[in-house]
Amino acid sequence: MGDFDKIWREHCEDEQTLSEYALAMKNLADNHWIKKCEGEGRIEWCRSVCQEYFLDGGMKRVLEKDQKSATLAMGVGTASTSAQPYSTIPSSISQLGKMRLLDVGSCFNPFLKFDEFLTVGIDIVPAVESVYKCDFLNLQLQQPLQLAGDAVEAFLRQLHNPIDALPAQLFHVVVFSLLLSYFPSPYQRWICCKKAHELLELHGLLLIITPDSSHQNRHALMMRSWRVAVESLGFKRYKYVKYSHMHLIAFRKVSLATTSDLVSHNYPEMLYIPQDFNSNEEEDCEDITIQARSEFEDDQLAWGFTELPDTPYDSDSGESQSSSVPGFHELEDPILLQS
Ligand SMILES: C[S@@+](CC[C@H](N)C(=O)[O-])C[C@H]1O[C@@H](n2cnc3c(N)ncnc32)[C@H](O)[C@@H]1O
Repeated sequence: MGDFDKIWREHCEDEQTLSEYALAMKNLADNHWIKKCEGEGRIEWCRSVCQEYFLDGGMKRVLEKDQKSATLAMGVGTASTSAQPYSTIPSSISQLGKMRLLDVGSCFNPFLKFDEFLTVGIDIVPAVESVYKCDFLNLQLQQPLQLAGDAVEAFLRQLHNPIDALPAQLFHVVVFSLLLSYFPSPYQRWICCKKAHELLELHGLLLIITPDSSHQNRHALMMRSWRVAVESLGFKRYKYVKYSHMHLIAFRKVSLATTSDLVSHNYPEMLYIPQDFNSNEEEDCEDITIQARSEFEDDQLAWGFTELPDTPYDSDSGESQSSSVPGFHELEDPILLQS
């Protein structure tokens, strides 16, 4: 509620609290999560999705599939599908150079250690020196650099702190790891996704990781809603997986322009999170009349307990694995399957 710009400005000016937060976040990742393996798999997941998509032919396969669907939709016979509009797409990293990765809300720069990425980490309050200070919500976008790959790399290696502006279409990958739920308003999440779209090259990847410790299906509608909103910007979902404590989604940029008439469709509102609807919890509790749980609700509750942080953790790399709940797979999820 209220004047978001003002509230956000005040938030960003509260350096003391933000520095404490940054340090706590780094400690959580360095000392707690690493020992208990919680939260750690998200960085490895991003890495493996990029590897598969850019290096192991994933992008090429999916573009060929798009082309086949488009041809079928136009009612043209298979004989005419020999045209190769995507033949200029690099099929491996050797043609690509390094994958240029923008990690928004990077905090402690978790991607810096991987050689295959040219990482630019940005944060309103960096926890380490290698992360640039930048408020992504207020980042200005400039005209794309019309340069060859190695010149773009050189440009990225000499960025100055703080970053206030960046050219469009600069990155192969944009990562929002535990970022979007930081914002109190769906509209701010929307601005971030729109900016990511502009900063990505065509066919680039937006990787979104958002916390949720509940059973996979509990927020399936919310994830469906996120998918519709993000796709409306000119993305297409590429991968989705649920871990014990988070959703991990990869979107690829499929068009240079975003669809028009976005706001009248209420797309920004679709990027909601459960906390958006929290009023005063104590007041809410007073009005709740106790009702008996159904058997299904009992089951869901029981699953919830198996997902509490002390439960032994499954290794989380690879798209077909999900959280500790056995047998879950995207194909079994009727809501996430709809397109
Ligand atoms: C929950 S932490 C996630 C850190 C890290 N990405 C991870 O996965 O562990 C969220 C981070 O986003 C940063 N952040 C929030 N709003 C931001 C903005 N507008 N621009 C850049 N960073 C932001 C916060 O300062 C914080 O470091």
